[in-house]
Amino acid sequence: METILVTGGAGYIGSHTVVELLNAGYGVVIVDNLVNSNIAVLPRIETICGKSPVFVNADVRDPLAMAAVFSDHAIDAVIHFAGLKAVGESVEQPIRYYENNVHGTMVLCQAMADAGVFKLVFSSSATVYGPDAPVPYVETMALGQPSSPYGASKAVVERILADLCVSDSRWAIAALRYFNPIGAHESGLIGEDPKGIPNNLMPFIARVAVGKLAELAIFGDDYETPDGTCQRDYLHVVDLAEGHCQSLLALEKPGLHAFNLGTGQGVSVLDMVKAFETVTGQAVPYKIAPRRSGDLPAFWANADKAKRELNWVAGRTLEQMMADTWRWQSGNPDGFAEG
Ligand SMILES: NC(=O)c1ccc[n+]([C@@H]2O[C@H](COP(=O)([O-])OP(=O)(O)OC[C@H]3O[C@@H](n4cnc5c(N)ncnc54)[C@H](O)[C@@H]3O)[C@@H](O)[C@H]2O)c1
Ligand SMILES: O=c1ccn([C@@H]2O[C@H](COP(=O)(O)OP(=O)(O)O[C@H]3O[C@H](CO)[C@@H](O)[C@H](O)[C@H]3O)[C@@H](O)[C@H]2O)c(=O)[nH]1
Repeated sequence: METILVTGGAGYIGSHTVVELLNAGYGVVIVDNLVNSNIAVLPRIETICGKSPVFVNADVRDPLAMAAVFSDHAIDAVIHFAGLKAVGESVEQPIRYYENNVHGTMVLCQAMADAGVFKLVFSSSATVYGPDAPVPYVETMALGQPSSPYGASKAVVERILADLCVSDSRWAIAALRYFNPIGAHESGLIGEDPKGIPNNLMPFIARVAVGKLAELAIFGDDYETPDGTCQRDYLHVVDLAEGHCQSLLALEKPGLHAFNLGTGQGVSVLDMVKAFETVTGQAVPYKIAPRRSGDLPAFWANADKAKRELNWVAGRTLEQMMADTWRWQSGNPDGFAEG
């Protein structure tokens, strides 16, 4: 049985990926410092899978802790989710973001090399294409100039990973460029549980519907899009989790390999609200508000490479994304706080 180290495995995408890995027969070791997650996710994972990951409460920036993880466990490959992800916060706290996301990845990669582990899957983002890239985004495009420190941290890490692969041909790395993951596991036991007021659209809609927030503010309805609101490529988080399992299989090939993980479809903010209301029967009151600084009008993936080389497509529908979001949010109005 292969064992995968999952950094950030207590978080939103990480926990769903841990479920898919356990179900596929992998052993899993999670390293997470719980800065943006809750330990209560662990028994939920066990309920879903009938088995548990090993959990290590540690920071990926701690070289001694990381060395101990690699000496205590026979790790075959690493999936690296651990990082900070709030775009607006990164503008206010750039050093914290670079320190966590860039330095954290460097400490992890050094610990991997010291332990002789050279297979890595990295959580990158569509934001690395920058504001000027034409849509749909294709992996053959050069990296752009992301407008936030968060986005820049992802682009810098991709560059570092490319340099690592040049330096030593044992490295085999997948940089997975996620578009907009939403939804939750169909059990309703795990899902996205942002602290405070959500920055992202889907958890904000869910909290309005459950009565925790009064109304959604739609940031701008005067973009050059069919209905004036921004379009994004929303994909189901379980499809994304499956994409990580598929990408592990591609790590036989040395070098850095970038993959877009998205559906290939742009959906507007207004269409998201309508789809949620239709699927769940819940009203989502909203108002039109000014544009949010830094938002791009529309982007979506060309996901052909992932289909071709990973045998992966984001197959779950928008209706499933909405139904699963609502099952999670309505069953857990306070998220993991209820334990
Ligand atoms: N959610 C998205 O829309 C999205 C899109 C593109 C890329 N990503 C990237 O995917 C990854 C996972 O995102 P998510 O949505 O699951 O976020 P999340 O915040 O739910 O998960 C990240 C996890 O990493 C942990 N963590 C953070 N810094 C750490 C550190 N220094 N040491 C150990 N653990 C640490 C957090 O406690 C959390 O459990 C992140 O790297 C994020 O930037 C997310
Ligand atoms: O309260 C809200 C929140 C969002 N939006 C709009 O909804 C769309 C989607 O916004 P959001 O869910 O915040 O996603 P993005 O801004 O597209 O960014 C996400 O997706 C990127 C990759 O696609 C990642 O890099 C980021 O980390 C992640 O936050 C945008 O048009 C927003 O203006 C609103 O109108 N009201």
